[in-house]
This record gives sequence, C-alpha cells and structure tokens, in this order.
Amino acid sequence: MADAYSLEASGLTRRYGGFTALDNVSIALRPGEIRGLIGSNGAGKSTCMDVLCGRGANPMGRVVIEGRDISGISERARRRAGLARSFQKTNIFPDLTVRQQVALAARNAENDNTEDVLREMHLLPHAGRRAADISYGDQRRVDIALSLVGHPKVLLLDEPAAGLTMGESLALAHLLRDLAQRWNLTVLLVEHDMEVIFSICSRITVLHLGRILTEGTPDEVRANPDVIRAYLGSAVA
Ligand SMILES: Nc1ncnc2c1ncn2[C@@H]1O[C@H](COP(=O)(O)OP(=O)(O)OP(=O)(O)O)[C@@H](O)[C@H]1O
Repeated sequence: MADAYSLEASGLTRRYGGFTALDNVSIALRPGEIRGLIGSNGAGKSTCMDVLCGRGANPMGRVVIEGRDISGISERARRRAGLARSFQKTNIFPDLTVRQQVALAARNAENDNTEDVLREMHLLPHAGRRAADISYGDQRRVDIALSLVGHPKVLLLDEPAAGLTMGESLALAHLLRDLAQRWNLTVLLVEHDMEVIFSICSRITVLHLGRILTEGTPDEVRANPDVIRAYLGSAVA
C-alpha cells in the first residue's frame, strides 16, 4: 500500500542554550501537497526546515520520508534519500553558465536530470548564459533548479519569491504548483508573500514562538482570530 504521507515528522525541537527556538513540532504532508509554513519573524520557520533536513548540531525529532525513517542520518544522506532544501540566499556560482551550474549539482545524483530540471524551471533559453548575467528572477529559478537535481520526493523551499515583483512571484507560484502535480513532488513552502501562499497551498501550518499555532485550509487560516492577531494583522481581516 502506498504511504499516506510522503513527509511525516514529529517532536521537531531545537534549543539554543536555554532558549527553545522550535518546540516539539509535528507535521505530515501528503504526496504532491504544497504546504505553506508561515509565521512572524523568529517564529521558527527556518529552524523547522533546518531540523527536518538535519542541518546543524543535534537535530531532534523523528523524520520519515515515504515510510523510511531518516532521523538518524546526516544532511547529505537525507538529501540522497529524497529530502531536498533550497535557501533564502542565492547559492549560485556567478561565472558558471546556468547549465554548468545545474550539471555540477547533479554530479553526485544517482540520475542526472539536468535537462529536465532546466526545462521545468523555464531555464532552457538561458542555459548557455553566465549566471551573473541573467535577471534576479531567473537566478531564483536556478536556485530552485539546484534543489531539484536527482528528482527529490520532498522539497523544502525557503522564501523562493523573496525580492521578486508581484507578477514574477505569482508566475513562480504557478510554476511550482504545476511541477508538484506532474512530479508528485511534496513541497513545504516558507514564504512571507501571502498571495503566493494562498494561491498554491492546499493547507497551511502556522508557527508562533516555536510552536504550531494552528493548521488548516487557506480559508480556515485566514479566518482564525489567533492567526490574525499573531501574524496576518489587518491585511486580511
Ligand atoms: N544560531 C542561533 N542561535 C541562537 N538563536 C537562534 C539561532 N538561529 C535562530 N535563532 C533564534 O531562533 C528563533 C527562530 O528563528 P528562525 O530563523 O527559525 O525564525 P523564522 O521564523 O525563520 O524567522 P524569519 O521569518 O525572520 O526568517 C529566533 O528567535 C532566532 O533569533
């Protein structure tokens, strides 16, 4: 029987000295789901991504990908097991071409899907250009492309729309939604742009002070007084 969840995590915790940045968080995503992870600055969103992918010292909690428990293994091994992560800051080498960049990331992958990834991210027209010479919006898609090499099962995306115009953000959101559907890719999406979150996420998890405040559909989250108070403010009230 297929697993009900492609990502299932429980007890995710991170302490910095006496301060608990992430406190016993549990989250479960179905195959192909795009889940929004939102919350105010310092709520613990990036920390949650870090602990899931095994980054930093002593990531606490249980993480299961398509039925396989990957809790005890390194960040690299989790990547090989199908859990990929992209970062807020652009990670690219400016002097390499876009194709070289993606091919370099794919070198260690079991199957080299460089051309697929370039096509999916609409990067084929730019594949021969230096990364430094393409637009910021195209560079952000290169960042996502790097995390898609090797065809991961679950992708943790940290603010992919940061710095994009509203039009670029929505175009990226739709591109991600199509990709998730066609690849059956499960995505946990941290994003401050609520238009992006509400337009592509079927469910949203809200973090506040390191704990889950609530989880629900976009309509449920938008209408939740605690979420409005803690994060959304009057913008959606
Ligand atoms: N290395 C660290 N040492 C001590 N405290 C840290 C460290 N990294 C993060 N924190 C603290 O942990 C809390 C959660 O931080 P985190 O970066 O996960 O929040 P976030 O929700 O991603 O915020 P943002 O939206 O600003 O990126 C914050 O209070 C932050 O100051």
